[in-house]
Amino acid sequence: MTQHLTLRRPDDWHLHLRDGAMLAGILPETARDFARALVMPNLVPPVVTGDEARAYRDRILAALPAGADFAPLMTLYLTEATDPADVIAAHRAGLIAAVKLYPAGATTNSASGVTDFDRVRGVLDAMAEAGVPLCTHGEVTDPSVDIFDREAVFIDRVLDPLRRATPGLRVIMEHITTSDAADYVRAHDTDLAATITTHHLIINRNHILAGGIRPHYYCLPVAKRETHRQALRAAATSGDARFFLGTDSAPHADAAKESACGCAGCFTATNTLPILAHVFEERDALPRLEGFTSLHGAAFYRMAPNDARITLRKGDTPARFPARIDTGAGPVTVFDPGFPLHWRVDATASADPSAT
Ligand SMILES: NC(=O)N[C@@H](CC(=O)O)C(=O)O
Ligand SMILES: [Zn+2]
Ligand SMILES: [Zn+2]
Repeated sequence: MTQHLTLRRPDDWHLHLRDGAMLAGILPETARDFARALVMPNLVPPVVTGDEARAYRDRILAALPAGADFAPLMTLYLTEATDPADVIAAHRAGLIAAVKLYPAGATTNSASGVTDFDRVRGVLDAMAEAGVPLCTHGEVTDPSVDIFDREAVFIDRVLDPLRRATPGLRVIMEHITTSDAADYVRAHDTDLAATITTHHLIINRNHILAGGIRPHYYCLPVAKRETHRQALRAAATSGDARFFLGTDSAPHADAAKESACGCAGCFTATNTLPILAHVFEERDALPRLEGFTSLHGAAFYRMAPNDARITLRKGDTPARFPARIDTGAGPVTVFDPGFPLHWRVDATASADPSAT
């Protein structure tokens, strides 16, 4: 018997769309299943000003397939030179939904990020007052800190002091990978939330390193040990509204991943919803999937949930997904969960709730 599940159309609260030929190649993968996505600003050069966010948004809209039901939500890349007035004006104008903090050097294209947190105090204070959320890439960059500890140390050394110094600042801990992060969110019930990626619910660090090095499982923050993956699964499927989906789908051309110095990022846009349905079903939590994909994030960002619906169907035979997406910037390998997926998004479902 086929099972099906109808959800409000999901949102992706952490997505990399890149630019140019890569953008054109991978945007349909997200626009097919998602109504909105919070688009990360780590282009080269980064999206720093309101004007740059507007221009990037226009390039995304121009790259959308005809008839797509998708809206990009823009972010600004916080630098030590960011002008608080520009941030607040861009937020008031509805141009940006959040500001992104990258510690300098923490991840892909983060060289313009923050080194001295005192230098962004004015921006953070203005954001707290205006209710502009701050998204954080939560890893310290201190080379003496072990890479598997960088998220937990970030919470102690950076995030907690920053939140204490800026009362009222609304913070999203992006792509959390540890039980420490999930516990920190649970311990602070206002103005704090976390996104969880698809791939961190599937892989632990063994998947990257045991039996050969798997560059397509390498991302930042790097996947941690199994106990942390279990903590993330528990948080994502708990129904707690402070946890929601941010895929961090981060395309790199295969040549840049399969290299002596491979780029960080897993590309999950193509099969995220079938993978999530599998995980939630495994944990007897399918009724909570819609909260994670379609309700909690919108509520935190103070936006209405989407009216349109999508239907997921579980078939007797595994669904087929492309192994890679060909783009004008080279092929991009789609994340392989390592097991067959029986769930698929029903392409024929009506987007109009009144028609069902
Ligand atoms: N997550 C990743 O491994 N990579 C992201 C950057 C990021 O989100 O840290 C990218 O832009 O490729
Ligand atoms: Zn990041
Ligand atoms: Zn990311």
